[in-house]
Amino acid sequence: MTVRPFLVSSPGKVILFGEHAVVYGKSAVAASIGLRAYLLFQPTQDHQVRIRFPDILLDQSFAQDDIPLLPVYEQHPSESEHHFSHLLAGFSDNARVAILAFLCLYSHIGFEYEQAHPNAPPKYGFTIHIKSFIPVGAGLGSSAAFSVCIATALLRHFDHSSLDNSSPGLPASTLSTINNWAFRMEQVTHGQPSGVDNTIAVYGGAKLYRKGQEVENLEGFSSMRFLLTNTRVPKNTKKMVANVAQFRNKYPAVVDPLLEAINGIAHSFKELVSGNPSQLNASLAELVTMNQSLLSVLGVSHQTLDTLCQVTSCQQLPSKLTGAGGGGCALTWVPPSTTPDTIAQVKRDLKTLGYITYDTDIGGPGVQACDISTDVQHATSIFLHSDSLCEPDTELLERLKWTSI
Ligand SMILES: Nc1ncnc2c1ncn2[C@@H]1O[C@H](COP(=O)(O)OP(=O)(O)OP(=O)(O)O)[C@@H](O)[C@H]1O
Ligand SMILES: C[C@@](O)(CCO)CC(=O)[O-]
Ligand SMILES: [Mg+2]
Repeated sequence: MTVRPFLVSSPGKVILFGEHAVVYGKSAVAASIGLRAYLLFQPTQDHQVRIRFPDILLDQSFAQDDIPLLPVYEQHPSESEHHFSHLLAGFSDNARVAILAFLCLYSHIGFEYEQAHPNAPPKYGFTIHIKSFIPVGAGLGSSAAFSVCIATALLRHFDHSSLDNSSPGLPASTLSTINNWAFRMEQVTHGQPSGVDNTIAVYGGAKLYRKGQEVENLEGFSSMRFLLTNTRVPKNTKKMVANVAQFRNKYPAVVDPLLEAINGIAHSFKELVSGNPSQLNASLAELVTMNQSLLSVLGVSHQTLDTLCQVTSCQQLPSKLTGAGGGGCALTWVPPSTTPDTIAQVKRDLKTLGYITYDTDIGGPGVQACDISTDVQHATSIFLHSDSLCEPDTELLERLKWTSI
């Protein structure tokens, strides 16, 4: 079977309510954003596996024979790092985490492929390029979109023909398989992920998510407007999640009621968003402010996030951190009555602090994947190496026949 190059795309996410509490089985409200990660898969005739991740300055090749094919997920990925230590030496933390997450998935899916096809000829080599418009490590689900793109590509590479399609949509059974594998990759990056980030990166839309429960679609978001702001303070989700776990172990009688209160905020929102819009607008500022205060007590805010909340509240716009906190991004709700001058003033105030604001829609599509005809391969390669951290050039995406992204 001649494998053609293909492109995968997956969205970032915002958590409106429930981050950290969702790790402990509470509900979270999360939605996809218009900032997306893109993966170009190019088959090669050699037996090299090349990963090109320009966003973290990584361009690395491995001989296929150097990557052990093992059921690594029979243990927690953090216990399987030793299988790949010969391939991980000398990389920065960002790169090492990304490479380990990739290698664990390649190893396990490759192992399953070999078990199912004992007499198959060796797989061809490939190059994977990933270019993301989701700021890395900023709380917008960059790791989840990265994981979903790679899981989709490796499933396609190891002969899951259900991904052979000419339209960006993917069958429901495939989405579920992608989500399961992406969650495994998130275990490497987050340590103890809840699964909300990869679920949004796969399915898109706006969801009420609770570990182990049916995901509930939430409507009523199209009229809501948010401002996303990046404090540009680097943070590490795995560390933030571990800090909360330590705090909870130390003060269970304090932290558990806080997590339950955050759960109550998520459910209060869910009731309001499916009801009367004026009631929602009257309560949203209170819900956002309460959730931020509870996250602050959990120790996952940051001075820059607190400053951001003060700046926007001066204009009656409530904000809260989104994602793991400790830096990264915040979400500001913009009530319908807000004037363009007020929004412009808030953006100027935030820019003065050195923060970056993004105007992006929420609730868009999840992962998309389809073959591309080779005549746009060059254009794709240019696109993947573009430097701007902004929405991709729509004309170029048009040429990639990806206007639906
Ligand atoms: N475009 C990318 N290229 C390569 N690796 C990436 C990319 N985006 C994310 N990653 C991987 O994900 C890691 C960042 O994940 P992390 O969970 O800490 O941040 P986040 O997902 O942006 O925030 P949050 O989980 O709070 O939403 C990076 O260190 C890197 O390993
Ligand atoms: C902090 C957290 O709740 C959200 C990170 O985006 C971690 C997780 O749910 O995996
Ligand atoms: Mg992440």
